[in-house]
Amino acid sequence: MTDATHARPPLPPSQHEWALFLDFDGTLTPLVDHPDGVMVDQSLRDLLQALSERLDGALAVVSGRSISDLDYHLAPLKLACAGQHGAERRDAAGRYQHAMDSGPLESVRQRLNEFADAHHGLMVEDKGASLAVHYRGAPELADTVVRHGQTMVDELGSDFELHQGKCVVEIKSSRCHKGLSVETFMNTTPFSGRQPIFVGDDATDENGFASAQAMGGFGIKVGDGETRADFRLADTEQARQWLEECLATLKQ
Ligand SMILES: O=P(O)(O)OC[C@H]1O[C@H](O[C@H]2O[C@H](CO)[C@@H](O)[C@H](O)[C@H]2O)[C@H](O)[C@@H](O)[C@@H]1O
Repeated sequence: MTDATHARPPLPPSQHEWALFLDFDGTLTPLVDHPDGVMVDQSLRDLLQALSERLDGALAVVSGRSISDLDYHLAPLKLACAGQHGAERRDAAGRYQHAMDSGPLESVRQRLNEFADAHHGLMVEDKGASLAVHYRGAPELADTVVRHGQTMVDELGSDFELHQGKCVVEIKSSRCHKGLSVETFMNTTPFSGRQPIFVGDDATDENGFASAQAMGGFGIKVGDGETRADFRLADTEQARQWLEECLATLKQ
């Protein structure tokens, strides 16, 4: 990993060249105490819709959240998206694909909830094909949550892995990640033939940056921290400004 340049990312050269892949939490919306507490204002919906239209649909949200949760926050917008780090996907034509069998998680689901109930400040987000334990309400429990999560992942076997995000530990499929989602989108219309640009803030976005780079595009890191991305935007506000500038350029 290198320290991303602090240069501002470029703007799209024309309507037909870029495919935009956008992370949600920490990129499009600032981080807040509870996953349900994120606020998506109408101007963000309008911006995403207009960008998607200008790019002929070559814009996807690539998130750790479930697609139903993304739809809830972005309603009535229904963008192309990959949810649960790529365990599910909806293409630009609206076709839904569920890549993962959530069955094996049954063996740990209840025990993970009991573990969270027993510790003040912990909360389980059950996304179906992945389980997240949030500890933003009890940061001192980070190590305990990681250890507990790892024990469960060891039980589940190599089809699952532990992902450590921002005040969250997730049990997710080891067979999907954001980079693979980008590759899958890039093999489909209207993404194929374009240059992939991935914008994200978290460790899970590094795979997205890597795939974008491998396919001739680049990554944009939002916020601090080591990264393999090529450019950096300081925070969600700067990310929003840059997206607005992209739209203005595409309208010219
Ligand atoms: O890939 P992303 O779109 O960045 O999603 C990553 C996780 O985001 C959510 O959790 C994070 O945001 C919450 C709201 O700001 C915050 O309370 C939490 O501490 C963060 O970890 C989401 O709840 C997870 O499911 C996503 O995997």
